Amino acid sequence: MHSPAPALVVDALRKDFGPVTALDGRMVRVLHGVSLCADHGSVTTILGTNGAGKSTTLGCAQGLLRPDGGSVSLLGHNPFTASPDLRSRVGVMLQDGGLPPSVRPIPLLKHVAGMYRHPADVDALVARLGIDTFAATSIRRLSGGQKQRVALAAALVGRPEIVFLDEPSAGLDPQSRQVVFDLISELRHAGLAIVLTTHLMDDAQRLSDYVYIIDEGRNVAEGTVEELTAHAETESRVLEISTTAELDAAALHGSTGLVLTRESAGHYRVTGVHTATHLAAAASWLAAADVLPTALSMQPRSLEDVFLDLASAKEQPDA
Ligand SMILES: Nc1ncnc2c1ncn2[C@@H]1O[C@H](COP(=O)(O)OP(=O)(O)OP(=O)(O)O)[C@@H](O)[C@H]1O
Repeated sequence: MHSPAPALVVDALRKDFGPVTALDGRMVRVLHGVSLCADHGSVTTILGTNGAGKSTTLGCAQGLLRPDGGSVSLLGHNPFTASPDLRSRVGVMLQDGGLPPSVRPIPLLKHVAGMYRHPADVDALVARLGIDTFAATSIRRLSGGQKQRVALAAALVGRPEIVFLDEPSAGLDPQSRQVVFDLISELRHAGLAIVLTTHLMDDAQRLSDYVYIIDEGRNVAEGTVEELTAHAETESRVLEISTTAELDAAALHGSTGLVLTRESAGHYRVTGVHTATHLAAAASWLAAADVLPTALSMQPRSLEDVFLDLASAKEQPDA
């Protein structure tokens, strides 16, 4: 049985960089008290825009960066001062792979496996991730998606208790993406703590047990996907209309009160708290305008909607 204590606890983490020449030699604070917790047997996702502080948080969590305040407990230890033994219990998959360019994937993975006391079966991992199909090619010549798969295998070959995955499905074709998702799900069931960073809302929505959204180095929202996508007092839903006709947003608003946004050519959406009455009103308005939509649907909010709401609330703080 794995330990009930969290695999990772980050508490009120602060990190400053600098001195920055462009800021007259001042230090710049990029983490202003980030906190998060990752359990064994769970996928914990850190979501945030570019520059939000995800990599800096992970750098501190992995012991690569020294925090300027707050604390990190990784498998019960301070990763910055822990003995190298801790490293063997932690898997890290970096965004740019960090793999040596001139070697071929299987010798590389066997070499990495040799550094661990109880490594995974390299041949099984290679077959599972389809690495055998490009085994004769050196890392330098692999495609982005192939490098991703080797980087994932390298992160898992030591059979870690916690693994950090930075954008694990970036650059993968749909089939490889599914293989990676299935593997993550199996590892989670086997008790591994999985910490994921991603910009891809679909991935986060599909994989995560718990999500932390950070912005400008601060926690701005957290919860399970269900908690984040549910509305506090009532079900919030997104009404989507697809049609080849040009819709008149002002006319729809005038007769139904619904605020229509044109997402892209032929695709419109109405966000907010909606009921069956709103759906009926939209359908009646379309009928009166003699528009037969190719799609008319109402769905729960997605993580992406939550993310966009947070961004627009930041732009209009008094709204
Ligand atoms: N060594 C450094 N010196 C100065 N500023 C830094 C340094 N490293 C990171 N930063 C700044 O800290 C902020 C957070 O960067 P970080 O890489 O953690 O963001 P991120 O959320 O991982 O972004 P991305 O999604 O683009 O990878 C950014 O504004 C970045 O420019």
